[in-house]
Amino acid sequence: MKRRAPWLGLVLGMILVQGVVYQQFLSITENGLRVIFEKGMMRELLLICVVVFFLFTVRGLMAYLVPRVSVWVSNSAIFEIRRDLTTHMMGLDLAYFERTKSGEIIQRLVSQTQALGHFIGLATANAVRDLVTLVIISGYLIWKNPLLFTAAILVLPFIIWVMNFVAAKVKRVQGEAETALGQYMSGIEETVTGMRTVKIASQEDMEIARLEKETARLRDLSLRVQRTQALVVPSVDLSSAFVYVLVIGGGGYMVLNPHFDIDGAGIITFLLGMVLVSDPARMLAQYLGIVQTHLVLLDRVRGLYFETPTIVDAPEALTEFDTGGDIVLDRVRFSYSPDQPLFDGLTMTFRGGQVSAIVGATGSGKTTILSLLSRLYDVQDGQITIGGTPIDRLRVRTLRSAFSVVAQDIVIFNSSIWDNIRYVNPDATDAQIWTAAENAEIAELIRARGDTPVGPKGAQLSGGQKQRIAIARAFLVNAPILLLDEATSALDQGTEARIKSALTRLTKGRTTIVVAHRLSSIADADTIFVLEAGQLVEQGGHAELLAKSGYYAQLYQAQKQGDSDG
Ligand SMILES: Nc1ncnc2c1ncn2[C@@H]1O[C@H](COP(=O)(O)OP(=O)(O)OP(=O)(O)O)[C@@H](O)[C@H]1O
Repeated sequence: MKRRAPWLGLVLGMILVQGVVYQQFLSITENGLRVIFEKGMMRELLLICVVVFFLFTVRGLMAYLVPRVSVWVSNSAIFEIRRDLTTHMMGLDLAYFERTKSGEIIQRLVSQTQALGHFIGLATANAVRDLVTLVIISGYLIWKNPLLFTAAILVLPFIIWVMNFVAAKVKRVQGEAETALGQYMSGIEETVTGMRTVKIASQEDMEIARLEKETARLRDLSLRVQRTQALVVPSVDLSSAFVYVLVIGGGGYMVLNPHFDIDGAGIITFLLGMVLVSDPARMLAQYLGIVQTHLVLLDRVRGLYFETPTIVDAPEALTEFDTGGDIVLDRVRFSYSPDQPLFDGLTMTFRGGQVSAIVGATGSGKTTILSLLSRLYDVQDGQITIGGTPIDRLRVRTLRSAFSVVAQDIVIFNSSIWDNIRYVNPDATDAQIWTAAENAEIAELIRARGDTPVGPKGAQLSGGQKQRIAIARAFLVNAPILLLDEATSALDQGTEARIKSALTRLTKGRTTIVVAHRLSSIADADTIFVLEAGQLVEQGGHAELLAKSGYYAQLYQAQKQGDSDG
């Protein structure tokens, strides 16, 4: 509202004109009635008709212009809220997205923003118009007949009481309804994206029942909101009836009684005035009802603004560092939640320019180490340095651009394979993209599929094809540090062997950290780190670790046994 103040001021000005037009209409009508009652001049009556027509033309023009400006204010407000929210959201920590349902975020950006924008521009402009009409006409009526007006507004305290009662109730139920809508949206998203699992497990009925339950809850809640809001209009209507009876009865008495200086024309105009204010009064009452609903929305949308990222650039953050140096974890303490500690003083060194591998049972923390290196999460104690520079002293962008990553959970967008590869480096030339695609053995598929989108989340691709896209991305980024998290696990042995030779070329001279379950695939790493439940239990070369006959040797033997059994 503050940003659009001049435009809102213009709207207000036009609204004032509308209010004045109404007041003038009343005053001229009163004169007109007198001309009729007192058999005045025909010419005077004609003039009055022309002026009334003119007044309504002015009002019509304003009625056209006010919504035009306010709809524009509305839409630009929606645009700005969405733009600011998106920018803010992009800066939030990964952890925020892991604990927030996507439905809630979608709801904030889509429906709540829309409703707020509409409220700021349109609803508020209308409310101001109603208020202005109410004030001007009431002022005029008070000036004409204070006694009658005071009698007429006797019911006001009752109306205010109803409004407060309804508003409090609406706000409560609306809050519940918004939460329920967010849950419903998340539910739909989960069902749709998990459709493969739903179908294989034949859980369609369960999903239908689950979504139906949430829809029913939404229905009940919106009925409750409506039920409460519905009280407003009838209460105002009833009060208006009371007012009319008072004006006709009391006003009539005043005309008949010679003590009062008021004639029939005065009473008719007074009544007309009361009719003119009754609509704005009713709309204003409705507006007060929806103010509460929108305050709830405002709370929700602002809630996203109040989320502050913790992983941000330090003051005077560095934009350069020795990307080829050793990567050192020094007494790192980290846990995703306080009740489940993961690393408690983990210390390890990945030698610059060498290939290191991390192995260990599932859940031992291998992926988490890679996430900590690129500051997807911050360590809770201890520190991580690269080439001697603590990573939290670097600009987050500088740090992250030092990594080429093939992650375990590969994110594929619903565009062509080509665009999916280019995503990580939009400035890359066609030749660079082809080279990356050839190295990752995905070029054939690009030729076969052309520009066809690969489906939401790459649903029309096999696991191995997605993995090859991810590897092509790593080739294209070409950053000094390479993180490979189960990069080749979904490939057949022939393809894996071909990609491995390309990957070996890629790792030349770069610090590389590989996470793999298949121990045979990391046997040639310079150093192998063996993790067990967040603790480093062994480290060394493959032969050295085998000779130790420890945990690694056991794992290796078990896998070899499994392979030969298979
Ligand atoms: N985003 C997260 N929020 C909360 N807990 C998490 C999160 N990611 C992982 N964890 C937990 O942290 C522990 C380590 O997970 P991590 O993914 O690092 O293991 P991993 O060794 O890479 O396992 P895998 O071999 O199965 O990939 C696990 O117990 C896991 O449940």
